[in-house]
Amino acid sequence: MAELVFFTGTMDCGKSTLAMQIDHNHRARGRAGRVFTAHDRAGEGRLSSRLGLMVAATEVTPELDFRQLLVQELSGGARIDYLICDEAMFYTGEQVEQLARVVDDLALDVFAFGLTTDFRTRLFPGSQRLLELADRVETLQVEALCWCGRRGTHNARTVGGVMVVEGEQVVVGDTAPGAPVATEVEPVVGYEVLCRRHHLRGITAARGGTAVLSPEPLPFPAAQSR
Ligand SMILES: Nc1ncnc2c1ncn2[C@@H]1O[C@H](COP(=O)(O)OP(=O)(O)O)[C@@H](O)[C@H]1O
Ligand SMILES: Cc1cn([C@H]2C[C@H](O)[C@@H](COP(=O)(O)O)O2)c(=O)[nH]c1=O
Repeated sequence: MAELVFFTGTMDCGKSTLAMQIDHNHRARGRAGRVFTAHDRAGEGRLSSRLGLMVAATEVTPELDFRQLLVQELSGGARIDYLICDEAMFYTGEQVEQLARVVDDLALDVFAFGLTTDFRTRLFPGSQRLLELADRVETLQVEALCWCGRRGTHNARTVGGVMVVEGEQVVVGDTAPGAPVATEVEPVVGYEVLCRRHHLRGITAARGGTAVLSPEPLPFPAAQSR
């Protein structure tokens, strides 16, 4: 039975890597797939991971109709067994509904990958519809960590190194420190994965300090510690 599966987590938890692994494993068993993505950091029509893997992909624009495209391809004689849909949080709610129809009406498996929430801790429209419609939701097992050592659960956006909670929902960027170069006109937009406690307080690594990763020293009296 075909399925709509949503693999989700924070930034930098391995979603794109898993997307390419699933594609590889299905292809290795002779299944035919199509790969889609939207706004990948590597540029249009590419699905890339921080581990260095990259594959060609169809860029999803708001105008793309998944069901229509797949019906066209299948009736033209193409064989398609599954779809890999990366950065699915950027798809419209309607496109996610089309994906559900692709599963139910055309019996293709759809493996979707994306963030759950944006830099304001709000659901992206695509993620919201996937959580509502998916047959299965899988949370990635590799955890990105907050600077304090807790599990990273929320994505923070920084502009010029300072955490912000206002701005456009979609701004392509990376968690790698200082990846893009700032200009005087446009300060660097970056991302950092934080635990809820530090996200809600707006405390990034730059403000909190990475030294806190080591446990607090026990309050031994001076005589005992010698
Ligand atoms: N140099 C490295 N060595 C080992 N693992 C790495 C390295 N760089 C990145 N990774 C792994 O890749 C993950 C990010 O993968 P990626 O598919 O780009 O994530 P996502 O799509 O969720 O943002 C990191 O969580 C880490 O586990
Ligand atoms: C939180 C958040 C992220 N984005 C962008 C930043 C990246 O380009 C992608 C996420 O990619 P990843 O492979 O999961 O690391 O999404 C955004 O536009 N808005 C946000 O709020």
